[in-house]
Amino acid sequence: LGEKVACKMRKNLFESLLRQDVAFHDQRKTGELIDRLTSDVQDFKSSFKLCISQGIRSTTQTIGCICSLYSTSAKLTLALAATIPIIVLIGSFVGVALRQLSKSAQAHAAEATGKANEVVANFRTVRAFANEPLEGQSYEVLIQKSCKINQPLCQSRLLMVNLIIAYVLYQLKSNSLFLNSGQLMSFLVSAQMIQRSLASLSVLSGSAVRGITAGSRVFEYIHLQPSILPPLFSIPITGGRKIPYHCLLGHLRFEDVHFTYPQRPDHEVLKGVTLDIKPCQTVALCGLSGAGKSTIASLAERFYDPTSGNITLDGVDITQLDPSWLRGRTIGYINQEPVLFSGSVEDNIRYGRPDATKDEVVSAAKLANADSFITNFPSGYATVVGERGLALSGGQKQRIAIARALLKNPSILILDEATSALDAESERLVQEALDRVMVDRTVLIIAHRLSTIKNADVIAVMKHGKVVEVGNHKELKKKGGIYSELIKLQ
Ligand SMILES: Nc1ncnc2c1ncn2[C@@H]1O[C@H](COP(=O)(O)OP(=O)(O)OP(=O)(O)O)[C@@H](O)[C@H]1O
Repeated sequence: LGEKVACKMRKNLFESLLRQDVAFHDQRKTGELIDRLTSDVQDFKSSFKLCISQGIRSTTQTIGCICSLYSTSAKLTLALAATIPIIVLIGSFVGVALRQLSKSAQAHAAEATGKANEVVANFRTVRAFANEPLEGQSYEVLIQKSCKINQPLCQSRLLMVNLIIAYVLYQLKSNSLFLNSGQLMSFLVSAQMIQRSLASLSVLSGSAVRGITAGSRVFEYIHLQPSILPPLFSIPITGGRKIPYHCLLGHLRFEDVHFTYPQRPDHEVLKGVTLDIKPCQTVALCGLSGAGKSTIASLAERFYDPTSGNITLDGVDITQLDPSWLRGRTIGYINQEPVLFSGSVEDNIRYGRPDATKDEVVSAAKLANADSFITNFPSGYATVVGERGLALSGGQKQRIAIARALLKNPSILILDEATSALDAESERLVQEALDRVMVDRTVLIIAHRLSTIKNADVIAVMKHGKVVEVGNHKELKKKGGIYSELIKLQ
């Protein structure tokens, strides 16, 4: 039962995490979420199993021995029983305090796991800055905090056990005069049995406290509905209209869009952006760092909803559209640091459309300039990509990501600085692939390097959350505004 419960909890929690909004994941550390999925479920399971198995044994033993005590000496047993409510009362007060302590210890342990996760995941950066001692120290500070809280927790559990032993011994000692030696022996054995059972129950209560707190941390997220956030930020994963493929033009329009990230409510990132991206047009966004370019891409993908204003696709507000259709079928998103999953190259490309055939995977790879290097690997498409794609070069990863995005044949392509992290040769190969796939699609390019967007149909220049200049390369250059200044700078 314990295993089944844990399995179900893990499944439900994982599904709930996948259901949450992007804003929810922005606000929490990966390690903390993984901690709930692993050690909290494990704690809950262990204590659940222990409470059931040992709990049943100790309870039946206690009940049996109480009957035995009663048959030996009813008087003495009643005297013993009279003091029990006091113990229960004290126990429940102590229990509340223990639960609070345990909760705070677990929160600190989760924080430490979050830290460890961050450091291990970004090990190269830590090594590159020679910050191993620093990270070691800050991890130690966090685990010390949890250790300091856990110590009194264990001590108080021990104290409870000792109190119970003392109580039983005291009762026996003060009442022994009423019994003959045989009865006393029998009473002692039964009482000792009760004492042991009660002691194990009190140890069990510590474990139950841990289990309940761990369980409450898990259930907190299982029952968390995206709708508990302000309605503005809760975005369902599925459900809504779909535009039939043959009617879809790919006309994306932003109308007076204002946006503030939920976790930074005092900082308005977009301040009335209006942008028209006509079907099959290539529109480039450029501007200073932090102007809000990537935020526009996130809004088009509907990772967040605008605070005010509308985003429409072929005239339909995207809040009316099925988000999974929008992300899964209509928009292909390629960013600067594509994430690949562990598995084969083929699995990674097929991630774009799990029902694609091998031929479709290969043609997407060909279109993305990836087929030649993949077939050069000894295992070809079955080559296993290391965790986070570390076994591949930046340019190779990028081309696999392009193939993955192309597999769904998206009508709209968003390229968020797709070539900016590459060297000249890789950039040429990736750019060649992109030029090929941009044909007959609506494309939104976000670029730092202006040389990559010279040929765009429309260039929109952003500054402090607003579109301040719109035109093509020639027009903007002639205008002598921010764009021409940026060109001079580069
Ligand atoms: N997830 C987030 N939560 C809170 N604030 C964010 C988040 N992402 C971006 N921001 C803030 O929003 C603003 C715009 O960021 P954005 O990434 O859209 O700019 P950008 O123009 O794409 O910059 P860059 O060219 O450097 O990538 C910045 O001030 C940034 O700090």
